[in-house]
Amino acid sequence: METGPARPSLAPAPVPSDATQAPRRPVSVAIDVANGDPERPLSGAALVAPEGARLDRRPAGRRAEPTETPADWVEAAETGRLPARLLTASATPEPAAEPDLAVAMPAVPDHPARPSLFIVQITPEMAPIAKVGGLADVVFGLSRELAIRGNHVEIILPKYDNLRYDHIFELHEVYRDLWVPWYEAAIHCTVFFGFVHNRKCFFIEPHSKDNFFGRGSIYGFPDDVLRYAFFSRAAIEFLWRAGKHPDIIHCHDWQTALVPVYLYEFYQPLGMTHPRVCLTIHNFAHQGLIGAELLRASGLHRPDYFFDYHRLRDNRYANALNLLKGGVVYANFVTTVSPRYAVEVKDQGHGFGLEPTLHTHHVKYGGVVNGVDYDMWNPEIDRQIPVQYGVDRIDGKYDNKRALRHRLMLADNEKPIVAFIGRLDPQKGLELVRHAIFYTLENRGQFVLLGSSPDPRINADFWGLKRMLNDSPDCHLEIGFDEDLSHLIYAGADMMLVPSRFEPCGLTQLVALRYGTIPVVRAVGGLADTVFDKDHSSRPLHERNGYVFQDYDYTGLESALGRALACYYEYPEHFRDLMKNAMRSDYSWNRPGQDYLNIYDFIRDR
Ligand SMILES: Nc1ncnc2c1ncn2[C@@H]1O[C@H](COP(=O)(O)OP(=O)(O)O[C@H]2O[C@H](CO)[C@@H](O)[C@H](O)[C@H]2O)[C@@H](O)[C@H]1O
Repeated sequence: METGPARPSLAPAPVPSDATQAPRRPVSVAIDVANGDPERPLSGAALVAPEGARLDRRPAGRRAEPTETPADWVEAAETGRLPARLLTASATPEPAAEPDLAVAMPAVPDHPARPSLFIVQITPEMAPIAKVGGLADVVFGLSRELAIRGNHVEIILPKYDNLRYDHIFELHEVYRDLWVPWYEAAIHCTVFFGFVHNRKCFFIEPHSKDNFFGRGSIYGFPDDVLRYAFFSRAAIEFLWRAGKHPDIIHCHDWQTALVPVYLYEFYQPLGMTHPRVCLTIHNFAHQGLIGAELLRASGLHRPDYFFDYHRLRDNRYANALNLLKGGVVYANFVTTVSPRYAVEVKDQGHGFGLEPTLHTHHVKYGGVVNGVDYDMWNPEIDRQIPVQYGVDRIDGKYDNKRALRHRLMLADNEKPIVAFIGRLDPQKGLELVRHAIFYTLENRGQFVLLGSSPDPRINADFWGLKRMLNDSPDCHLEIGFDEDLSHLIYAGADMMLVPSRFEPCGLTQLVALRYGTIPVVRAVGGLADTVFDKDHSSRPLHERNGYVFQDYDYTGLESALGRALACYYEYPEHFRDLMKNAMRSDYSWNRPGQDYLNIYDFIRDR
C-alpha cells in the first residue's frame, strides 16, 4: 500500500526570503534532459515522463529556474506525483485552434489506497444557504465530491443573519466561548453546527457591536475587508481551540486568503504543524485591499515585515495591504478555476496587479475547471422543472419551453429562446448582452434575461430596458435573483449567452450544456476551456457543443449568435445533434474532485 513519503515535522516556510528564490524542490514535470544544461531554454521537445504519465510540452522559450537542475527535473518526473496539468508553467499549449491547455497532467495516479483525508473548507459562501455567485456552488459541489470519495469534510462559514435556515438541519450550539483576538482585545463568538444537505457545517457568530454578519446581506459594507479578516482569524482559532488538525484547509478568494497567513505566522509556532493550505481564487478582480489598520486589528504587528512586497504589500498601491496576495504568498498551493484563466491571469495581463506575485510563486499555481453538481443540476431528476428529460428523451425539453413561455408570458411561436443568467456585472459583457437582446429580436428569436446587480446604476439601466421592451411578446427581463426560475430557464431555453469580458470559469455554460441549451460564448477563460465551436474547432464533431466568438465587439457576438440562430432554423437536425453533444459533455465534479485530491496529496507530502 502506498502511503507517500513521511510527513515533515514542520510545514515548509511559506514565505520566500526574496522574490527570486525558487522553491527548494522543483515541481515542474515537463522535462528536457536531452541536453542536460539547465540554462538552455526548454525547447518543449524532448520530454521524459514517468511511466504512465501524460506530459505536455513545455512552452518554447521557457527558461529553467536558476536552481532547477536536470537531476531535479528527473526527480520530479520520477516521483510522478505532481499534478503537472495544474501547473501553468507547463500548461501553455502550442498555439492551436483550441486550447486544451494541454493540460499536461497527470501523471498523478489515482491512489486506490489513498488514506482518507480530513479536509476543512473555510468559505464566505455556500449554496444554497449563502449564495452570491458561483463560489457558493463550487464549495457545495466540491465538498460532496470529496466526501463521497471517502474523505471527512467540514465547512466553516460565518453565521449570517440571512442564511437560508430552511436548508440547515439540526442546527445547534457546539462551542460557546470562542474568544477571537481582535485589536488589543478579543471578540466573543459562539460556534454552531448543522447539516446542509448532508454537508457538515460550522457557523461562527461573533458577539460585538460591529455586528459583522448580522446586516441582512453578505457583502456591500465599507468594512468588508475587516469583516472577513476577522472571520478568517475566527475560523482558524476555532480549529485550534477545538483540537482539530485537518490535513487540508481549503480556502476561497480574498475573503479567506488570510487563513494561511495566520496559520503560518501564529498557529504553526503554537504547534499546529499538520495542515496544508490550498487557496482557490474564483476571480482576481477582487483582492481585498486595506490600509495598515489591518495589522493592528489582526495582530499581524511588525509593519516592516508584513508591509513588504514579498508578503502582503499591494503591488500597485504602496499604502495598501492585499489579502489575496498574502494568500498567494503563504498558501501551499493556489488554484484558479480553469487552466486558460490561470494563464491569462499570470501571463496575459489579467491579474489585476498580481502578475509578478504569480510569477514568483508559479510552481504552486494552476487551474482546475469547476464541476457542476449533477444532483442539483440534472434535467433527468430536476424536480424544479415541470417535465424531466434526458439525452434519450429530449422532447421533454419542449414542454419546459412551453412552461417557461407561459410563466414569463411570452408568445408561443416557432422561435428559439436565447437566455442570459448571471450577475449584471461589467465582467459579464453587459454591452454585448444588451446588443444581443435587440439582435435576437430582429432575427426571429425570443430573449429571456435573469440577473441582478448590487450596483444601483446598472440595475436602473436594465429596468429602463425592461420598460422599453415591456410590450414585446418575445422578450422578458427578470431583474432579481431567483434560483427556481433559473432551473426553468436552463431547461426551457434553446441557447445560453455568455459574452463575458473575462470569465474565470463560468458555471452557466456548464449547467446549460447539461440541459441541452446551446452555449454561445466568448473564447475567454473557462469558457474557452469548455465550449467548442460547432463550425470552427479542431475537436472531433461529437465533442463540439456550442458557438464561440473571439472579439469583444458586436460583430464578434453576431458571428456566433447569428450562426446559432441560422442553424436552429435551417438545419434543425444539426442543432439537435449539437444538443445531444452538449448533454453528453461531462462536467461533473468527478474529474475536478480527483484533481483537487491530487493537489492535496502533493502538498501534504511537502
Ligand atoms: N439572478 C440570478 N438568479 C438565479 N441564479 C443566478 C442569478 N445570477 C447568477 N445565478 C447563478 O449563479 C451562478 C453563477 O455562476 P458564475 O460562473 O457566473 O459565477 P460568478 O461570476 O458569480 O463567480 C465566479 O466564480 C465562479 C465559480 O468559480 C466562476 O465560475 C466564475 O467564472 C467567477 O466569475 C450560476 O449557477 C447561475 O445560474
